Amino acid sequence: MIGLFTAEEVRAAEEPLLAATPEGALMQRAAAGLAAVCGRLLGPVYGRRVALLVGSGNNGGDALFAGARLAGRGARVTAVLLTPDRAHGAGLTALRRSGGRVVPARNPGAEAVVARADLVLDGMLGIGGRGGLRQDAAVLARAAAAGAGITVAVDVPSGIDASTGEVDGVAFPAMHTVTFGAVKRGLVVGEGRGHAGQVHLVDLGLDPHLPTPTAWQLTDADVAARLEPPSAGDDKYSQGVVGVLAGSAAYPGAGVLCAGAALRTRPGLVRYAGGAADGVRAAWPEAIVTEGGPGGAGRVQAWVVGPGAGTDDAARTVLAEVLATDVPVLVDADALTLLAREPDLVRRRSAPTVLTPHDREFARFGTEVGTDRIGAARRLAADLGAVVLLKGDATVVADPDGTTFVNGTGTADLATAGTGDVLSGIAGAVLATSAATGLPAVEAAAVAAHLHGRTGQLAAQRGPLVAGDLVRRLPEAVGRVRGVGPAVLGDSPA
Ligand SMILES: NC(=O)C1=CN([C@@H]2O[C@H](COP(=O)(O)OP(=O)(O)OC[C@H]3O[C@@H](n4cnc5c(N)ncnc54)[C@H](O)[C@@H]3O)[C@@H](O)[C@H]2O)[C@@H](O)CC1
Ligand SMILES: Nc1ncnc2c1ncn2[C@@H]1O[C@H](COP(=O)(O)OP(=O)(O)O)[C@@H](O)[C@H]1O
Ligand SMILES: [K+]
Repeated sequence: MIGLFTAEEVRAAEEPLLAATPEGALMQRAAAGLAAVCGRLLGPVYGRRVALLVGSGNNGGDALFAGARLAGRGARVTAVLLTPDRAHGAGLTALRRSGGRVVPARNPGAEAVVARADLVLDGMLGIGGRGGLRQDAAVLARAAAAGAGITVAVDVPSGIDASTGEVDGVAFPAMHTVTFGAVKRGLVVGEGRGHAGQVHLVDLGLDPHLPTPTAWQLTDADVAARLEPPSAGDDKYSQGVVGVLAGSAAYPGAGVLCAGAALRTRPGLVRYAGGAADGVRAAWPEAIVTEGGPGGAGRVQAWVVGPGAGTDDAARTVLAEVLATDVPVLVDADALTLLAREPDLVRRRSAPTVLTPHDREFARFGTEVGTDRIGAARRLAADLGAVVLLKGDATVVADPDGTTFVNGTGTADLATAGTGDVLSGIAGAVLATSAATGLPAVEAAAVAAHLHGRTGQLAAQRGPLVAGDLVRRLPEAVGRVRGVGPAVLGDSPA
């Protein structure tokens, strides 16, 4: 698991490390790692044009020292200084000694330096940045975006909040971010995620000083370890039976997608009860289908309730009935709308509950998501005593105890109707196994989000996707995450 940290946590960890290392040594480590990544991105370094955007703090110092290293390898490096009288002195000296040039940002030619560069290194603001970019910095960020060069952020893209990912106005659009010591949360969540590009972590020796993370990102290997394949002793019941309460005469597709996703994730046994019984029977002969409510469906180890299920009295009765049981329940879509009217239904539960709202469904519980998505998910989770999986570009999964996962997989191609129903089916299947495996509900939900995102990436390789494509590609995604078949997702599927 990759730990995710706030700027404050990183600052506090840096203090003892700075005290224990010779002056300037950490910045040299950072700059060496930064220059190495830039060198790899450039290919041949000799003769290439590099523009450094340099602010007044240590972030600018990192850029200047890295620029000096690239100039030493023959790159044509120009530093654009936002505040020439406050730029890092030793860094400036090093750059000049290596043959680098310096221009103030207010010089008329500064924007052209950025526009012509093969690589633009953003050292304007690091974790010391506060609020949005000022005008002069915003102009340079826009010039970098408009230019053809590779954009690389030093530690964090300038203009993003390193802890929340909030962007107030303009921020540097990085294709790559070389971050130091620890992954800052703002690189993987909120608008920051979209500005950070690919994140490269440079080890500064900070780990012993960092606190135990409260926010994490799962890797494929972490997910594989939580998705054990069946073994010789298993039967169709032993890893958990999923009950799907989704779909209606008006929206049969939600039931078909949800039940299909549950089956395709872990095909032990799926029970279906609801208004789309005929459709589910036709699509999934493997499912055990009943027309009535959950009471007549038989025993399950987790329920999924809500997708396409409607918000009438009958749907409310079904929701109340499953929430009154002592098995894990995943509440999605229409059932979230109902639950927002009666949140006490979930507060009283003894077994885990997972809620999977998108932003509009989240707002029905009383407050908007806002710009701090981790904070928002944690607040609702603590309030309701339920795991909250807040969907989006970077899905956030928060436990009532504050443990949080930020999903690292997925693609904007998932922004299509029905993909949420698929996520619910996947999560229901993983949740049902948790009784046997002891997997905490928050991890089950995070595993589901990861797998859903990977499946989306896989399906999107062939062009625009619809939700049914996800169901079809799920077994392959599970196989790949477990390391069966090509290990690299970028490979074209066999
Ligand atoms: N502390 C350490 O141990 C290390 C820090 N490193 C670098 O140091 C960075 C943090 O450095 P600093 O604390 O000097 O802070 P920054 O370089 O992030 O920026 C702080 C400076 O920017 C100004 N500023 C803040 N918000 C602004 C805004 N919106 N517009 C314009 N100016 C603004 C502040 O007045 C201050 O002068 C890290 O992100 C990393 O890049 C690395 O060198 C590795 C070692
Ligand atoms: N821009 C995006 N980038 C990545 N994932 C997205 C994006 N938009 C939506 N998603 C994902 O697609 C799914 C959509 O779910 P939802 O809004 O409930 O759709 P539906 O109700 O139609 O099934 C969620 O898993 C969400 O995280
Ligand atoms: K930066």
